[in-house]
Amino acid sequence: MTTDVVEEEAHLTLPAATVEAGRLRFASPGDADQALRLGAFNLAVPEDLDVSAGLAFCRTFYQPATGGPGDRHRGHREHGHPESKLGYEDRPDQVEQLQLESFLWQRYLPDEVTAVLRRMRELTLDTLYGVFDAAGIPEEDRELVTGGARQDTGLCYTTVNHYRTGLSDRAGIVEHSDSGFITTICTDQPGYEILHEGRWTPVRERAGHFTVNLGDAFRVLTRKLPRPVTAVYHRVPELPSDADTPDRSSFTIYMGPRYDMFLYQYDTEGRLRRFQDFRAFSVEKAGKLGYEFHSRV
Ligand SMILES: O=C(O)CCC(=O)C(=O)O
Ligand SMILES: [Fe+2]
Repeated sequence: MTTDVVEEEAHLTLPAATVEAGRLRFASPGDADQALRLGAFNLAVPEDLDVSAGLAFCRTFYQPATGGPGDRHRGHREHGHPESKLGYEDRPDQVEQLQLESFLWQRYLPDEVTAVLRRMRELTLDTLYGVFDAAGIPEEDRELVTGGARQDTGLCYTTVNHYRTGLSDRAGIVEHSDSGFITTICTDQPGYEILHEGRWTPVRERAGHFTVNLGDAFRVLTRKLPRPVTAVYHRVPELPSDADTPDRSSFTIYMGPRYDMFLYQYDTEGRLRRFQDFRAFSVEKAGKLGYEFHSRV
C-alpha cells in the first residue's frame, strides 16, 4: 500500500484581537505576547463596518477618468494630487498605489470611501493605544511620540494598492517593514507573507479580519524595553495573471510620526530619548532599499 504524502506549504496563523468599546482585547495573554514578537496580528472587522466601498475603489482608482470633473472614483493616475506630499506612485514591483493623508480624504476621494477610512482610522487608533498598553508605554508619553495621534496631528494616511498581475518577473510588493507605528491592512485575497524565524512564510487568511503590522517607529521606541516590538518584514510574491481572478486589491491605514518629528527610544533606565529625525531616518532607509524617497516631503 502506498500513502500519498501531500506536501503543504507551511502557513502561519497570526494571533487575534478585537476592539470592543474602544479597547483592544487579544484572544489570550499569549496572543498579545506573540503579536509583539511577530509584529503582526489579525484584528476583527467590527460588525458595523462594511469595507466593500474601499475594495471597490481599489479596482477603479487607476482607471482613466470618464465622468465629469467631480468623479473621484477614477483618474488618480493622472491626477497629480497637488495638496498631497504623497500621491500616486507607479512602483517597480507589481503595485501601483495611491497614498493620501487623512486631511485630504474628503477632498480627493468618494464620500463612501472617506467614511470607511475614517472608521478604520478610529479602529487603528484604538488598536495602537492597546498595543502601547501591551508594550508598557506610559500614557503620558504617547502624545509626544506620536505627534498627537489622538488629535490627528500625527501622520495618518491611506495606501490604496492595485497589484498589476499583467506585469511579470517582479514581486507583488517587495519585502519591507512599514516605517510608522502601525498599519491596518484590508485585502481581498491571500498573498501576504512575513519573515518568520528566517523564512518567508505565507500567512493564513482569517475571515472577517484585518491584518495589523507594527513598524519601525515602534521597534526603535521599544528596543531596550523588557517587551520589545518587532517591525515585521513582509511582502507579497509575484502574483500570476489569471483570467478567472481579479487583480489583488488592498488598502491600508498607516499611522506614524510626522516627517518634521523625531523618533524616540527608551534607554535601559526607561528614560525617553530623542533617537533620530524621522525624515532623515526615512531617507536613509529608502537609500538602503534602493528606492527614491517621496520627492515632496
Ligand atoms: O497588500 C498587502 O497585503 C500588503 C501591503 C503593504 O505592505 C503596504 O501597503 O505597505
Ligand atoms: Fe507594508
